[in-house]
Amino acid sequence: MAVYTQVSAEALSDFLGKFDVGELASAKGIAEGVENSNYLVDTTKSRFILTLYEKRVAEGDLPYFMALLEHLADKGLPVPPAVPDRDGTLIHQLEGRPACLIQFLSGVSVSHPTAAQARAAGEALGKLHKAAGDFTLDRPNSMGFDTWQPLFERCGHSLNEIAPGLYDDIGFALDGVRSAWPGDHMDRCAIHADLFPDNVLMLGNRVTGLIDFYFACTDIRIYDLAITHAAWAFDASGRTYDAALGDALIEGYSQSFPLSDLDRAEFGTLATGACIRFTLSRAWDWLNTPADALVTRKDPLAFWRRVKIYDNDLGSRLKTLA
Ligand SMILES: Nc1ncnc2c1ncn2[C@@H]1O[C@H](COP(=O)(O)OP(=O)(O)O)[C@@H](O)[C@H]1O
Ligand SMILES: N[C@@H](CCOP(=O)(O)O)C(=O)O
Repeated sequence: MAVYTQVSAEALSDFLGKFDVGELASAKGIAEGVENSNYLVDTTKSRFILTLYEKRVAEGDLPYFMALLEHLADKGLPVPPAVPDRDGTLIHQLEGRPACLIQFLSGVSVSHPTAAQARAAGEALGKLHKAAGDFTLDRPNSMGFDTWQPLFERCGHSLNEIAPGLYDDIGFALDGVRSAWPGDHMDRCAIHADLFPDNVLMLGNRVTGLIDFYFACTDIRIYDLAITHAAWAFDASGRTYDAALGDALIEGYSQSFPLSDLDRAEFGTLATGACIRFTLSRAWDWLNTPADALVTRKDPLAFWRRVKIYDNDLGSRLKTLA
């Protein structure tokens, strides 16, 4: 469930009055998502998503996200820009929270993607990176490589409550990834950084929406492909890798943005890093969210298990993956 902040009909009507979007017809809270409060809003003219930004999205980052969405939408990418009010303002306050009225995109996110859908997602990601090439704003990755060690230390030995030995194993894997992590020689640009299947809207095999840009940042371009690969090409438990899906995703990406030898050589390290990043963020949430909270905690081990596929040598040295 993701409606943390309730919006009254009166407050919503007043809010919509600032825009040239017609009158409020209906509004429903959207259950999917974990970060923000989202409503599906119908007016007498059109359909929108109303997002109220909760604690995890820093208000100061919103201008970056909105500028990136506008930049990509202007280049024809299927992303949802914020709708300006009559004064041109994109970022508002509603019920005490920063809020944006966002263009609604049709499509559904697929729970069990096919290879054709993975190919389309890869192709869309490549186009996103091409279009981001001349985007000039910067945002450091708030979940980037240099944040993993501090997050690991904040989780501390409680990691062993998730799986006995996990603290030592993640520490070991982090040391390995740190010494292998590619430096400044790799291409960097604005990346999505969270392009999981639930953030891609599709109709059949066609991508109709790339959404949820609230981790977008400047980072290594192929790291974004590695995140997307790790998110799309495994079963939910992270135990089974589907090579057809993984290959299709990379083929689709290469059609939009060919991979260099360097990209291919560094892919394994970047993907192992992606697994550690999501293991750690999920572990932190797991350890700090009550089991009976309304938000469903995501399994950290599902990402940890993926490490074996990207670095078999490392995987074979980890007790928790034996
Ligand atoms: N622009 C959009 N068009 C259509 N549906 C959207 C749009 N933005 C969000 N949604 C719907 O809202 C859900 C939650 O949005 P998301 O941005 O993923 O939330 P969160 O940031 O809280 O994870 C999505 O799964 C999707 O169903
Ligand atoms: N994709 C991340 C969690 C971020 O959630 P989202 O709903 O904002 O995509 C994960 O699966 O750990």
